[in-house]
Amino acid sequence: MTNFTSPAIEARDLRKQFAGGAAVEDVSFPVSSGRVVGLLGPNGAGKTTTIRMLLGLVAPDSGTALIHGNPYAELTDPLSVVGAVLDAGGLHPGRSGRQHLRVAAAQARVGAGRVDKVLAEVDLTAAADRPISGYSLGMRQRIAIATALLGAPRILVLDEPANGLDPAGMRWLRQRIRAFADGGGAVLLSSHVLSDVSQIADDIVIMQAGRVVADLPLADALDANDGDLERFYLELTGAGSAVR
Ligand SMILES: Nc1ncnc2c1ncn2[C@@H]1O[C@H](COP(=O)(O)OP(=O)(O)OP(=O)(O)O)[C@@H](O)[C@H]1O
Repeated sequence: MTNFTSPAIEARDLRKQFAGGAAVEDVSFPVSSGRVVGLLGPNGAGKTTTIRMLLGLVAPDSGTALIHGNPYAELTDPLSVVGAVLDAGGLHPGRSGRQHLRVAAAQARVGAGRVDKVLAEVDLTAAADRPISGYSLGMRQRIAIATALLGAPRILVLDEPANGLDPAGMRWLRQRIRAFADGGGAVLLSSHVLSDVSQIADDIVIMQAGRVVADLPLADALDANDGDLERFYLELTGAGSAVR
């Protein structure tokens, strides 16, 4: 049963160890409806592993990953609850954007009528019948986001959605994410680029070496650091030790 009194997303004491060591340790944070939470941290900090646990793609060694109070795997119609963009590289280049979305809609048992709606939502109607091989990176990101929106979810989970976007693409993404959250949606997005997140997020969760080292409203982080978020971030994550 979907429990709307629980946070839209909640990581509780998540831990995951790989052969190389602990990737995620004691990670807890909520994402509430109406909020955009930026999951920040240098390469290898554990952001993707955390996101994959929240989406039921990686089993935690301990802890719980909850969507409205339930593990993702127990959602009866997960694609109508959570839309995820993990990697915009997995698109079939020979298909058009519309064909890709039709296949995804059929797989997700979503009515084909949603395809035109999500194409319009990501401003890709005009390019919908061109092959994806001719799409720019920004257009591929839009198709990935459109795919995530097919089930009309109220939660979006976006892993590095800004990767490779130009300033216009970034502005578009910011506006879409803001509108989604202002409409009551919950958004978790990860990035290793502070400036990407600082222009979108309401709250920031900073990870370093598998652990959460800060979890606070963005405005509080700015107030406490004379507006110098970069200094705060680098102090917490260790300047110059970005890659593990
Ligand atoms: N399937 C896996 N097998 C072994 N080690 C893994 C696996 N997935 C992640 N790791 C390791 O876990 C750690 C955390 O990786 P993760 O991808 O979660 O970090 P990240 O913060 O998302 O980094 P990036 O910003 O580079 O994507 C890294 O040391 C990584 O090498």
